[in-house]
Amino acid sequence: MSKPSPRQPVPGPGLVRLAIPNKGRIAGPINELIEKSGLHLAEGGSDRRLITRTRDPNVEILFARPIDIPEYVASGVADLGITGKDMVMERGSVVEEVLDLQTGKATLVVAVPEESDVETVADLAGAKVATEFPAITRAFFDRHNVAVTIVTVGGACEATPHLGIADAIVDLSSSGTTLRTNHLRVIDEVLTSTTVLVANPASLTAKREKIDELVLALESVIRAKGQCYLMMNVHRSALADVREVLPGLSGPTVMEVASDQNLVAVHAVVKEERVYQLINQVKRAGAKDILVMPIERIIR
Ligand SMILES: Nc1ncnc2c1ncn2[C@@H]1O[C@H](COP(=O)(O)OP(=O)(O)OP(=O)(O)O)[C@@H](O)[C@H]1O
Ligand SMILES: O=P(O)(O)OC[C@H]1O[C@H](OP(=O)(O)OP(=O)(O)O)[C@H](O)[C@@H]1O
Ligand SMILES: [Mg+2]
Repeated sequence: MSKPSPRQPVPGPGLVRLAIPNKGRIAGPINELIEKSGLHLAEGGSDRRLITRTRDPNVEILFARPIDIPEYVASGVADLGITGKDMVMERGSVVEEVLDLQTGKATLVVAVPEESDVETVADLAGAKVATEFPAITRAFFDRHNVAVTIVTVGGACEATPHLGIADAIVDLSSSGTTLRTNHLRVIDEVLTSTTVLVANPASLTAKREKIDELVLALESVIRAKGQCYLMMNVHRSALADVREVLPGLSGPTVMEVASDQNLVAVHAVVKEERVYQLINQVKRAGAKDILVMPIERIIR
């Protein structure tokens, strides 16, 4: 195993260092996004790697825990970082949010045991509140002028009320499964979080061109998510009926079919969730030779 070469703490002017989660819930989807954007990580392997090159010699990837990424970006150790908005807020890091990656959606909630007589945040005055997010929790209760004792935990927060460690929790919820399984109910919402791309403010100026290239690549993958490409041949007489059925980004594209003057080719970008219904509708309207293709990226 080659020793990692000694690196300057801050990436030089010609290099953009992007910090992404090495593990945890969003690590998988972010790795997939990076691959689909065409960046492609140079070295495969386990989540023990720390820094790796990409297909672009001017972009390298730094692997880190989601909670550490905001400060890596704020300090300039990384020019860019992908983590949850909740992590950025918990650290209070001075970074610029460049892109919402529309994944990793979760709500930070205040929850109490189902049998608790607590109904509102004000009812928690003098209570103990367990959380992985002490800074956000403190600010929330201060905004409500409610004095609580915050108990900071590293995870698995839902067990604390049943262990007598806390009266309430402030924790992330997305499907709500963990709360229900642990017989907890939500009494208020603190914030909603999604996974975001954040930038070091100085890097955003000094490396604008390279960062814009990266944002364009990531954005094109996000825009293509849930979309697919429909192609079909239609008799001219049926074209009006088929066009009525097809939405498309800016209306379907209609082209001549060289081998048959009576036919036209109709192409459209459609939502994957509509394909089943659309195919039956265009078929009834007279389309044939219908093809459905995945879309990797859409660049406007
Ligand atoms: N249940 C969830 N649903 C959606 N997104 C979530 C959920 N839990 C965490 N996240 C998001 O994933 C990001 C990283 O959280 P995650 O819990 O994966 O990291 P971690 O807590 O450091 O790792 P681990 O959970 O293994 O301790 C957070 O910024 C958060 O916004
Ligand atoms: O609403 P749900 O879909 O059930 O998800 C909520 C759970 O997800 C997070 O846990 P995570 O998996 O990150 O483990 P952790 O608590 O150890 O961070 C969060 O802390 C909740 O426990
Ligand atoms: Mg977690």
